[in-house]
Amino acid sequence: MDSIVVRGNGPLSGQIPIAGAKNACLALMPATLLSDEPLTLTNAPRLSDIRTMTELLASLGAEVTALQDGKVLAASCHGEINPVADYEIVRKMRASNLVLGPLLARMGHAVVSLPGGCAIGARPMDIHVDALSALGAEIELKDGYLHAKARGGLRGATHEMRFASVGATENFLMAASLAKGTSVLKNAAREPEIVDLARCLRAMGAQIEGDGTSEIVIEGVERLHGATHPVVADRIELGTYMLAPAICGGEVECLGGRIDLIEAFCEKLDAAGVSVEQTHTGVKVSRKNGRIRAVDVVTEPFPGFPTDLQAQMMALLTTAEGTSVLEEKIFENRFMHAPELTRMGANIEVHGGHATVHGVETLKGAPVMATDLRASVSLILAGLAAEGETVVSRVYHLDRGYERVEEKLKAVGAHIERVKAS
Ligand SMILES: CC(=O)N[C@H]1[C@@H](OP(=O)(O)OP(=O)(O)OC[C@H]2O[C@@H](n3ccc(=O)[nH]c3=O)[C@H](O)[C@@H]2O)O[C@H](CO)[C@@H](O)[C@@H]1O
Ligand SMILES: C=C(OP(=O)(O)O)C(=O)O
Repeated sequence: MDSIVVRGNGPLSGQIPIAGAKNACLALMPATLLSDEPLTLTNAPRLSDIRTMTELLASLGAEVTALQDGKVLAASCHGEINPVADYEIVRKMRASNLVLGPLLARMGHAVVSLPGGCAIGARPMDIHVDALSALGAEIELKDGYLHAKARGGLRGATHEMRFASVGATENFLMAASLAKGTSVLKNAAREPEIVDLARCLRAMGAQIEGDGTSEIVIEGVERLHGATHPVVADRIELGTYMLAPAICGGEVECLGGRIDLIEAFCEKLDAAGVSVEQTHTGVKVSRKNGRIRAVDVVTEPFPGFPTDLQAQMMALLTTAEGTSVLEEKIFENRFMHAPELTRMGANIEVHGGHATVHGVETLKGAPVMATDLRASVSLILAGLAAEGETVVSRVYHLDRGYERVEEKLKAVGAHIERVKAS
């Protein structure tokens, strides 16, 4: 297994290009199941999760071809469809559950393995099941698989979710786009990835209004056609790289970044003493004078502070002046980076969903282990702040969500190398 070696760094300077969003692209790719015409996604990120979704779609009968070095995905699904999403592929990635809505809408039936839990928490599907059942699907759990049927096809309906689940909103949007009649989803998720999916579905001929608000109205259509859609910028990759100059000092512009995608995060950076500016080409970040100040953070659905940036923010706060409290409200086990940061000299106490971080003057490099995707990158960021060398092992998690992380950070002056497994 590869590892990443990071050395404590002085100020960074330069530009980092931000890729298309993993979490948007993983919802856009299954939309190809809704049409027999081609769907082309531009600005796709080059990640192992995208290859896993390609493999899953291929197992269902769709074809996804990576063009232009993987930045363009040409997807089509015009032949016979296999409605069974197998455990062996689904278990690799939570987003595999996003084929349920499209398969049901196109085929009238689907058999999709439950994703199972993962390191950061359980991955239940009850909100997805309730939302699709409201559209007339009959769904039962047998042998670890959801067996879904829509006798006579899906019918539009009004449904209110008990929690604004991102994945369930995506499954509902795709299914309701081909249902008969009007659907209204209340307490819908408002994340930018939902807006991006709705834009793509509209380009395919769907009639959707209200995306980006908590009430989405979908007028079902008979069929969807092909389209070309650019994947929205990755707000989590953006936030991650914004933290590099915040930690090391200097000034970095994240090209293609948009503050409106992560306002709650930018407000916390400002309070911590980091300056953030929207330019014509991206987001420019520099560290104001003096030490980073402690801030409290609560993760929440959009437009709140994203759970996917909590680990990276904790890395920044380990060396802040004062005590910060981070509350994780989305996933029950998302503080696995805390003990690893402690190995580097951080002072962190975890009690249930709260982590209290007492800022220390400096961190010290250490061998650490990446336990999940965002935890991995938080350890790299901490390594940039530490004295000496940090070796982050198990970086396969990192490759699920960050393309060419070492190249991007090196280009702004970071001391970082990948050591290939022999
Ligand atoms: C609200 C939120 O921040 N969602 C994040 C979640 O999306 P993802 O779609 O994976 O998760 P959801 O938004 O559905 O779930 C968030 C919460 O709802 C619970 N739940 C979910 C579905 C369900 O049927 N029943 C149920 O109880 C989950 O256990 C979790 O506690 O992970 C993605 C990858 O990290 C992030 O990009 C999303 O921003
Ligand atoms: C947790 C993440 O993804 P997944 O749900 O696929 O593990 C993430 O993107 O931070």
